[in-house]
Amino acid sequence: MDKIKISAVSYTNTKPFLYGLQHTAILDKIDLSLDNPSDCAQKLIDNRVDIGLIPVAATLDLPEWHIVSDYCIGADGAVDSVFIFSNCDISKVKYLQMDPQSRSSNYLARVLLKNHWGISPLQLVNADDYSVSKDEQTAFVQIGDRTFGKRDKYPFVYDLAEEWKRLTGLPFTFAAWIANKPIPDIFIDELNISLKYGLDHRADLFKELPMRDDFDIKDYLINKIQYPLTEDRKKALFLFLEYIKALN
Ligand SMILES: C=C(O[C@@H]1C=C(C(=O)O)C=C[C@H]1O)C(=O)O
Repeated sequence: MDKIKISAVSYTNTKPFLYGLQHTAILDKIDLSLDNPSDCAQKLIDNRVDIGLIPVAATLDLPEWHIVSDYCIGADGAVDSVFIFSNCDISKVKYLQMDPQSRSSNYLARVLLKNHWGISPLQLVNADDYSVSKDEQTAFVQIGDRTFGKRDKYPFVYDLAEEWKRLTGLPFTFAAWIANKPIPDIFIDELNISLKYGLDHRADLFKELPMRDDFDIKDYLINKIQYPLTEDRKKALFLFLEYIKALN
């Protein structure tokens, strides 16, 4: 059988999943690449992979998609790695720079701007001065490891999963294991077992993962990132897609 091609997120939040994939027999059956979330999505859209841990917002660009796992990258309230960093209060932001590595959180920011804060700053994509603009009223969306330790560096910091919970009362799903074609059940079962193995062995993962003084990686991978794709998180996923479709 041909190997199943998989693209997974290259951030720390995916390390428990990788630990599972790399320490179980599924490893011989897959061709695994690690990419930033936007590239994971593009590879699945271009059919360069069969399965991706992709930003859920990107499902809107797929003619066919199937959720192939009981696990995801989610949160329930603050996630601690998806922010708008700003020098002024959100109500005064004039320009919002989007994160080139994100798809879900850029859309989540847009959904919140419209439905939660009721503001419409100009959205900047691929800004030359992304994340380093000195302009007082230019803020930026940022996700993943690049946000670690930045929380205290800006006067106004908004955790987007926390704001989503304020808006909807729901948890949030950033990324899910999605296939662009039907995948045999037997492989899906093996994938779930493998991912669960990684989650169950987070204590072993921590022994090989570099820790940081400015960010609590253990708390992040045990409490902040919520991995099970629960009914509530599925509900949030589909509600989020509806909010995206209603933008503009
Ligand atoms: C919580 C996170 O979730 C992520 C956010 C994503 C996005 O915004 O498109 C995609 C994948 C996840 O890695 C994070 O990266 O910090």
